[in-house]
Amino acid sequence: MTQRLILASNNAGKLKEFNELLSTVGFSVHAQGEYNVPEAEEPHITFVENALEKARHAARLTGLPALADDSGVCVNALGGAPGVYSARYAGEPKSDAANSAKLIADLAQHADKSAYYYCVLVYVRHADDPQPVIAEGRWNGEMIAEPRGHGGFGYDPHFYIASLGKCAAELTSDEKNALSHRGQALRALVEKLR
Ligand SMILES: O=c1nc[nH]c2c1ncn2[C@H]1C[C@H](O)[C@@H](COP(=O)(O)OP(=O)(O)OP(=O)(O)O)O1
Ligand SMILES: [Mg+2]
Repeated sequence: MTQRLILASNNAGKLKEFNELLSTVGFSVHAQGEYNVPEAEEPHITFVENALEKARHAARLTGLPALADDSGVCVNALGGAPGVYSARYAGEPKSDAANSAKLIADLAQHADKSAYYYCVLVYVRHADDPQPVIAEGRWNGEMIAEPRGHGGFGYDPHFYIASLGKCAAELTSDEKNALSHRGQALRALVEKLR
């Protein structure tokens, strides 16, 4: 039986990746926007708390199981910034281009460009689920000033993986999903749901 699942996100890039990643595991996935669920508040200082907030919000408004993703890029020379604030690093309205430009400017004076993407996924069976299923993933790279590639979303044109000689935005979807913080987290989550 396929289980209907709400993706508690409004981010088109994430939704595309989840559809690719979940297509094989027996879930029929629906973005919260299909149910007119508005964006949830993300008031917390940790990824996991924000993801739980988003998952419960979507489950409450739809009456269905929900999966939320809270993720971001953490730059070592900046003490882990922008981190949970990655989506609104350059303020409102949220803009990938403005966020990337601010991050590259903030890093200009730092020699250490190392960074990692981090993703927490939270799955709740219903809004008040006392046992949320939680998984995480991490993907190491470095920030480069000159954008490369047109795939992915967010900071991907500036997120360089030295071992591949490419930015995340230069990878195919399959290549990115095989390596990414989100792909790792989702595979771990699916194992826990088995
Ligand atoms: O694979 C990725 N490739 C590039 N950038 C990425 C990735 N994964 C997260 N990111 C960045 C985008 C955004 O600046 C922030 C997520 O913020 P986050 O609040 O989790 O998502 P969001 O507000 O865009 O959508 P929503 O909360 O509705 O899921 O990290
Ligand atoms: Mg968000």
